[in-house]
Amino acid sequence: MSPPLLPPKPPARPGRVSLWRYVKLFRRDLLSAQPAKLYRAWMAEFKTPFFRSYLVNQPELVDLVLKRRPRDFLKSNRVSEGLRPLLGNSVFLTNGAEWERQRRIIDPAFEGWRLREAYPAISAAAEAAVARLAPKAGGGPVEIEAETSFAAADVIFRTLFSIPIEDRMARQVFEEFKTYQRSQPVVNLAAFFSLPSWVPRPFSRRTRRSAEVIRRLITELTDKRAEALAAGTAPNDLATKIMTTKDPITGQLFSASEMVDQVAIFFLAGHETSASALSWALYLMATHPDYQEKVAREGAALGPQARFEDLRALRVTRDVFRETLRLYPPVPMMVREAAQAERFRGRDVASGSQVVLSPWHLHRHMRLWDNPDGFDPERWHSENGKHCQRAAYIPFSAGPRVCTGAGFAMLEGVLLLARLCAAYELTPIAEQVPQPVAHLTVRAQSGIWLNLRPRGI
Ligand code: HEM
Repeated sequence: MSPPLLPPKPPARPGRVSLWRYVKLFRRDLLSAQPAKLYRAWMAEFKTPFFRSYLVNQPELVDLVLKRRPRDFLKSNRVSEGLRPLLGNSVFLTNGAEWERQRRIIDPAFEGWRLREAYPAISAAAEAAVARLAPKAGGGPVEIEAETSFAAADVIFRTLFSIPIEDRMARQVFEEFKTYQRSQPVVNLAAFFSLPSWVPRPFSRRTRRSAEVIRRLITELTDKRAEALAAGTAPNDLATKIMTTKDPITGQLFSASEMVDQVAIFFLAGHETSASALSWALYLMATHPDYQEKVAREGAALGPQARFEDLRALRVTRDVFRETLRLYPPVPMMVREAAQAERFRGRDVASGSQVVLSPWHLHRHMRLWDNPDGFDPERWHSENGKHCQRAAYIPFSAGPRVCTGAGFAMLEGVLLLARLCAAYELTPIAEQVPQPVAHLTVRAQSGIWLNLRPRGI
């Protein structure tokens, strides 16, 4: 059996459904709960007896919410409820002046020249990922999401704290995060469309306990780093940079507990998303051997000891990774709350309404993209592709609240993809077509299974 012609897409829900059915579908999977019309609508209204939400798919409206008037569309607090025990007051959850202050301290750590400094650690993690797969290659199907999660966690620990994932503390944090996610879908899906408070929300003592363990471990790491900074022995990594950067306006550093909040979000936002993107990219390579060959060649030419400047040569790999983020945006939807009454496309949007931005639907919009569901890395060089990249491509969000790690993630994803393809030939398993589902990020319902064979180029 050959792989499907189009990359897998979740089935849309059949027509109109009752609220109860919607809630049930929604809790199972955010994507398949939505109707097919969202792939061609400019805007959709979700009406129930309790609330109204609006999904906006028109580029001008997305631009308005994210870029032109972001202060009138703050991050919806209801969505983040489930994250608070873990993330406290991290930059992912705050709004207004508090958020602005945090970004003033965090953003400098992710500037371009900082990425160059982080590159050796990312490259070491890429080579470690290649080596880790060696005993599994040729030995039957490998579940690739588990591998990419481990690799992305390794990248984060090496760049933040200069420790590999094999380190006892790093490993513990990684394992406990998995427990946290099993005990609590990290994004509170029930709140996504502002469901009423009586809709049951999965939130348990186990979740709280798990969050406490993670925060205790992170506190140990940041305390140790504070001591090293005081002793003048701290390595020059992201944690050091963030702990020593003063807010240019107030001159203040992050407090110790704020630093724990920020480390928790870097770990969560940085490793879940990158792992999701890389696993889908590897699946797409397995199902598109022509592109896999090109990416493998670029990765082999780069070699294990490449310099930061050499990454420029990964042209096809970058197009492939960008196309993966279009088809499988790791963060499928984002929610904002209208601070005042609005009028969108001739419809009244009441103050307090939830405004949903959906990279998932926008990136596959039938009225915007040529061949919206097809895998076509060449599209980025076409007129339509260039236009859509500007108008309808937001895997990292956009505007002032854009992902702080966007440049970092592109560097990491492209490098790991190229080096893994250079080392292993990937083939799909016919009976195991992965079904995308969205929880915190877009993952495959039963994992992504691939065969790997050492390539020997
Ligand atoms: C392929 C990988 C990644 C994707 C697709 C991605 C996507 C996103 C998106 C869409 C948001 C906005 C969420 C919202 O507004 O609701 C976001 C925010 C964020 N991301 Fe990423 N991200 C990735 C990797 C990373 C990495 C590697 C880091 C850090 C090391 C990171 C750190 C953050 C932080 C701190 C925020 C919050 C920014 C704010 O609210 O001001 N992300 N990311």
